Amino acid sequence: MPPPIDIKRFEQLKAVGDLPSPRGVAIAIIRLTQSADVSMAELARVIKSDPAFVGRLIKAANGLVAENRRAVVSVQEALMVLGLPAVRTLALGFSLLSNYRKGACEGFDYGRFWSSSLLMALSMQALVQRVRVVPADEAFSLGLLARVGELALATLYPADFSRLLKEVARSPQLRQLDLEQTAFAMTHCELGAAMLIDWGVPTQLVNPVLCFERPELADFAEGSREAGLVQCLVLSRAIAQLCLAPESEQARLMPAMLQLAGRLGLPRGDFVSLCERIAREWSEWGKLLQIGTARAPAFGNLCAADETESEPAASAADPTMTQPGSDMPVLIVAGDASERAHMRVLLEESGFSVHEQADYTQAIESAIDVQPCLLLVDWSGENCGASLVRALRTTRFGRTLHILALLDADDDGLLEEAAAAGADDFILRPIRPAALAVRLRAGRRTVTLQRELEREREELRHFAAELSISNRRLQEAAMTDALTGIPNRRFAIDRIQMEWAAAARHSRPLSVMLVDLDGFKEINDAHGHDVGDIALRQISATLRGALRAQDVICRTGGDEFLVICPDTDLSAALGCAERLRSAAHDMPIDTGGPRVRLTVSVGVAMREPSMANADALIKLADRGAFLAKERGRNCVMSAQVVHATS
Ligand SMILES: Nc1nc2c(ncn2[C@@H]2O[C@H](COP(=O)(O)OP(=O)(O)OP(=O)(O)O)[C@@H](O)[C@H]2O)c(=O)[nH]1
Repeated sequence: MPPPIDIKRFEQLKAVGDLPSPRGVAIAIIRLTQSADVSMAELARVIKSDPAFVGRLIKAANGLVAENRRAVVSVQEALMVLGLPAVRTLALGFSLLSNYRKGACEGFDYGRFWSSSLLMALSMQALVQRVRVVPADEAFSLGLLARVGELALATLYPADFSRLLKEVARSPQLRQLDLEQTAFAMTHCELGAAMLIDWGVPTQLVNPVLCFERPELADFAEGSREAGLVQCLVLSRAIAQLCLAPESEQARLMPAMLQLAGRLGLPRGDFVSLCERIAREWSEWGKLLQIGTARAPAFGNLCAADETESEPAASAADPTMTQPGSDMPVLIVAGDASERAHMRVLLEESGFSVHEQADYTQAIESAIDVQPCLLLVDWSGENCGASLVRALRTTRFGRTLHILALLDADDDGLLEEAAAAGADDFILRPIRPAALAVRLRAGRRTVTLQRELEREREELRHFAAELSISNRRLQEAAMTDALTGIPNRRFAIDRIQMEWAAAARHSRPLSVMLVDLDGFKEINDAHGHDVGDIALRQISATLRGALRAQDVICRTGGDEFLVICPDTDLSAALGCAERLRSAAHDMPIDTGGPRVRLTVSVGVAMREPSMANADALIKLADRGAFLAKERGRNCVMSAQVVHATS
């Protein structure tokens, strides 16, 4: 494996201060997630100070809802679902994205870079949920930052890197990584890996990132997690390239991509729906992050075109048998080497990719690494087939594994033991090729149907998550006034009930204000409804801006607003009301045409223990507003003060 860049050189680059680095709230979030005794409440408070990050964090957490089966709607829930390491790398990734959307490197397409990184993030998240080489929550950020070294080269050496990229574009036979090595004595892969290590990403995750653009240099053990991660990164990059390629190029890129997917054990049908989901999420995320996206490729058609070229004679009689066996790894667990070799030949003839394990105690580990669909286990008297199968059945993937026990013909006791331990079927010694073929066919059909079922389930979970997000949006919309964007009457009714109950329970003061615009009809009549609408929008923004954080303003009528002030007695509420009145009075309204001025009359009321309910409190505030109008408008009145002083 190539070494990461010289640590001294990296420290120098860092010291100059030109390396891309997180800024603002992201730094506080990263620091907090690194501290051992951070409380979730404290972290949530810091996160909430960056509303853009809140939305992204919740969406990232919802990317995992297929596994967690419920939509995430709050920061706290998102923190629980994602965990601190993932929150840290997300803060990092999104901060870089916000701060490095453009830059001085003219030949580097910043928009395309982030669009492609987003595709890699979503592809990694989706692939890892299937292949399980790392937790899915880490995968998104890893994909997002996998090529951050390129951004760093563009930031550090804008002119030289720009020239280099143009050279690669002119002569595609030149390898970008070779040119980088010559020009900067390091590649973007090495620089990116050094940055990830510096940011605290574990080396088991960084090493695959270092190698995935040159997988021939990776020396990870076959079947290891790192090797799997490299494959996922290579496939994610291929998906990103295909999505961003011109339509005329896409068919050319598809076969290699399908081959990569096949190597990861993804059946074509599954892979196509996975790509479609990635493209859907790409477009949603693109809108959220203001990153350009393209129209999704027609994955189904591209895949079908590849099939007609490469597999003209697929079996029409049994659709579950059209999948090549290489999509289905088989693990043979048997002590006898010659028996394993015999089974390997038979299985490979049927197109399966075969893995072997002689040692029963290591078989669980092999099974977790290989994630086979079929397990062939020798069940002779002295081995531990029963404990192996029982242990596998307790794992997530082991529940759907098709297990065949290899038995001696005359031992009914062992046959019963195999069935009781969880074997699905058996094959008797000596193995007859035709009998094994029949068993394999049945096993393959079961596995295919199970996968289809799982895919449908996943789609259902996805739709359920989408539905719950749209429901939440609908709920929010139903509670918001469309013209001014502030809460509406329905919200006001719910909220005042809530505050009324809390005030009664804890014997705390509660006040409300009724704010009514003065002479608003005249503005409509003189300048038209459009100007009236503009005035309404500006005045509600001004009123909202003049309130304290704990107060809530709602538009309850055409030119009428209700302000709910928890924990506020009458004199404090009168003070707030005066602030509102004066803010409205001092604000010239810019309608883009005629300049208009607006004043407000405000009625204030405080809850009294003798009042029957919240309606009585609002009525009293309304009475105050009426008195203010009577008094000549542009003033604050309370029926309770008049009452007390009269
Ligand atoms: N442009 C616009 N006008 C609205 C909207 N909703 C209500 N109105 C108008 O608001 C005006 C309210 O008029 P009035 O209730 O007489 O109140 P006013 O003119 O402010 O008079 P006073 O309250 O007595 O000072 C009416 O002309 C309504 O048509 C709206 O959404 N947009």
